[in-house]
Amino acid sequence: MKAILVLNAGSSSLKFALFATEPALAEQPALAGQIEGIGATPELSARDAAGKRYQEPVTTTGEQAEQHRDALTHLFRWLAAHNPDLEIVAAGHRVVHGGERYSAPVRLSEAVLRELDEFVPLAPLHQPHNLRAVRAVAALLPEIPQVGCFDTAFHRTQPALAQAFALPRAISAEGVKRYGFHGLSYDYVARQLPEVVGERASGAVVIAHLGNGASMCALRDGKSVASTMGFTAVEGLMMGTRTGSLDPGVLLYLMEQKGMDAKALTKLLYKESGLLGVSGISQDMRTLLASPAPEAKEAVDLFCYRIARELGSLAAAAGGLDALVFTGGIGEHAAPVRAKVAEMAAWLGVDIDVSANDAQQLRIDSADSRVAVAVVPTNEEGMIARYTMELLGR
Ligand SMILES: Nc1ncnc2c1ncn2[C@@H]1O[C@H](COP(=O)(O)OP(=O)(O)O)[C@@H](O)[C@H]1O
Ligand SMILES: CC(=O)OP(=O)(O)O
Ligand SMILES: [Mg+2]
Repeated sequence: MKAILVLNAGSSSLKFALFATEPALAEQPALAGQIEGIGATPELSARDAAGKRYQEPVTTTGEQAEQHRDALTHLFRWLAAHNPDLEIVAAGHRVVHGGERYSAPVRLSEAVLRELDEFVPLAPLHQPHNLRAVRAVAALLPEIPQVGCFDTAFHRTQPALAQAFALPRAISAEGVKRYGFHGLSYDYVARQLPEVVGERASGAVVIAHLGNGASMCALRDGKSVASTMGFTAVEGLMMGTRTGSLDPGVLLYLMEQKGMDAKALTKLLYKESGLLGVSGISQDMRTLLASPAPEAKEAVDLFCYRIARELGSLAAAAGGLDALVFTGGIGEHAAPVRAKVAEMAAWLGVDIDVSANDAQQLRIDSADSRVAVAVVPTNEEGMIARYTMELLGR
């Protein structure tokens, strides 16, 4: 089997998917899974196209970088063992930050990687791990081409106003502006929309990508016009462990009155806040929805409230609201979250069909709703495979 290997590397996890390229690029992966717990007790879990599940421990040694290399070596061996005729023709990577320069997927060379290293401080939770995986693959399989697909690229169509901060010009000119993320997901979902909401797909659309990281995007004619995430992936919505937007005065207060430095603030903003921080229980929406604790309810309520507030703002940017689309782990599966957001968006003409929502149907708007409301499963890996195939001209 000839296939494209798609990788999405995080700090302690490596998500992977294998897409057959012949006779044509497959929409769904032949195999997909992840190695989790890198740095602790790594374990590989995967699922093939027939739904068969696999699980096994992974042995790693040495420092974090070597552990990622070991995890990849294990993955390659495991993939080959499960697909004796496997030929990996290319690797496509999720690279979260492409800065101002990269508005499309790019063939990755050491020179390009060095440029992408510059964006590490802008996406500390993602970028260093993304790039480390590229270098590890280059060392293990030097003969295959590698392609970087950027979360920021889809948003480069935004008008200048949507990308601007009210900062002095000299700082803005250095590239301190709003980039937006989750673009692979938005691009995939936007391409599905004509089938799901018809002509409305080219009108004013807001997509809510609600996963561990969460953001929303306003689209017009299928192109991004505004997003809740900005310079980094911490702006906007409340997330699993990230604050989302915060009065910058809070940071000044914590620095001046509590003596917190940049490192402590980074930890607070990215790892200790959001659903986890507010509930004090978990970052996992499933756990919170099942919990009787009032703190869990408060966290979920705040999560939904923030989405509803941002929806109003994005409708303003899009010039209305023809369709509202939910995606990501929470957007696709958490019916109570969708119901709460819809309730707060009634003023915009949103009305959902309760049973369609509970049944996770593709369209969940009621017959009376002025706005089409949809649940569209995202496929960031499939999008990366498609970009990789296109760029390599296969
Ligand atoms: N059935 C479900 N009901 C509610 N929430 C769910 C369900 N399945 C997954 N989730 C939530 O989705 C979130 C993870 O989203 P996902 O998009 O998979 O994350 P990531 O950003 O890591 O890819 C978690 O908060 C998880 O609890
Ligand atoms: C950009 C971002 O927040 O990504 P994730 O959802 O993978 O954390
Ligand atoms: Mg995600």
